[in-house]
Amino acid sequence: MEYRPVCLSLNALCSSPVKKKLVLLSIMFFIWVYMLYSCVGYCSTMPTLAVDGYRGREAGPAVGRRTESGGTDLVSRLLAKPQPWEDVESDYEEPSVRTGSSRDLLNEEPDAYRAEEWDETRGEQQRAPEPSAMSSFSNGSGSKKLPQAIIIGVKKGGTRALLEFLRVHPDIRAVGAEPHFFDRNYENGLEWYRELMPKTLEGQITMEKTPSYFVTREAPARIAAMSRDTKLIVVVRDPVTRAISDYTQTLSKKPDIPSFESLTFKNRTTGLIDTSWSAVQIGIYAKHLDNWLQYFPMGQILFVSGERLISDPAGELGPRAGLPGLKRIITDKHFYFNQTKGFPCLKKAEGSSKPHCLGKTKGRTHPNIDPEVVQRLRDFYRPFNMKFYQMTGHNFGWD
Ligand SMILES: Nc1ncnc2c1ncn2[C@@H]1O[C@H](COP(=O)(O)OS(=O)(=O)O)[C@@H](OP(=O)(O)O)[C@H]1O
Repeated sequence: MEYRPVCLSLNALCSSPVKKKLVLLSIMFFIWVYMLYSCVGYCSTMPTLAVDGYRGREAGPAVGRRTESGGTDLVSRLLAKPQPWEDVESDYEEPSVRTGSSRDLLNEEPDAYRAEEWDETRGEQQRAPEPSAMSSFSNGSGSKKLPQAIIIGVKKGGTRALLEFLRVHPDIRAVGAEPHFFDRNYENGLEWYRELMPKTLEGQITMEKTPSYFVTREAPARIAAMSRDTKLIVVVRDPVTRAISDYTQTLSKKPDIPSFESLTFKNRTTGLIDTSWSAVQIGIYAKHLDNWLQYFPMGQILFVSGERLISDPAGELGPRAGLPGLKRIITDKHFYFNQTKGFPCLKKAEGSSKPHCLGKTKGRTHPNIDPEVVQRLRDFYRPFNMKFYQMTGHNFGWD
């Protein structure tokens, strides 16, 4: 009975053709409004390519951007670039320096991640690593594993060159940027760390490099807690040249810093070396190594000579680079000496058919240092070097 008046009024309305059309139009309008209304609620809960695509463009090259539900959204995955060749130059304040009584005048720049281009044309600014959508999405089969081998140091030793050379090996997969997990990002947890890694197949080795681990007091215990079987690799270089290289890096960013000579000494007249200056402290290898030996046997630490990595890269990576289960694949035929760069370069880098040298922040020209100061540093390091040779059973020939 209740709908009768409606029918009646409809009947009345339908009596003229114009009115008929009006009624039809209003009905269609109401249906359209109703459909629109229902769709708003539904559409807001549904992932749309159009909305995300726009956001993706707006946000720029988001790599592995996370959705609210914790997953990585499709557009971020599609936009994400493969891990590039760039390096994050180790321009950090060493944790041991921060927590100890050390002085680090030069590295006060907080978390100054710097892009380091292997191929200079591909250099890109980059901040702390984020789990890459690409590494989990388009890298094909396999699974992400925690690293079985880590290049733990030393800063300015040649760690980037070593990692890029090792990456040529088909059974080595490595994360490009420095994760800084065991020093700065430990609270993120092992799953965060694993997410950073590339996918590997059975028999392949996952690697990363973060040179600050070598001088981070907590790093050995933390890595041992992850796995006592982790293979540790240390690229060592004459500590005097290393200190000058470290200083050169900082000088390139802060041209106003005091001279190397004045920073080296606590008191130039007495000749007392300032061991609290990180550039000096990092080179006391024997002291840092002691810390690692509390958690790892010597046999698990592999030492690579930074000097030989330049003069004979294939030789240094060859018989001595005893990564378990790896066939000897990287040989002289992978390298050529680039006269302009003054360093060995790869004939073909990983994932490329073109020759590649490390970027311009590797192999900088060092400033001339007063030879007397250099000699004082040599004298200072000699006993520590001797101890280091003894501990490692290898004379690196720095004296
Ligand atoms: N093939 C090749 N090409 C360029 N550079 C090479 C190479 N092999 C070793 N090296 C030396 O690597 C030094 C930089 O060391 P790192 O990569 O460990 O630096 S960092 O700690 O990651 O910033 C860098 O130090 P500087 O010469 O003082 O710039 C180089 O001497």
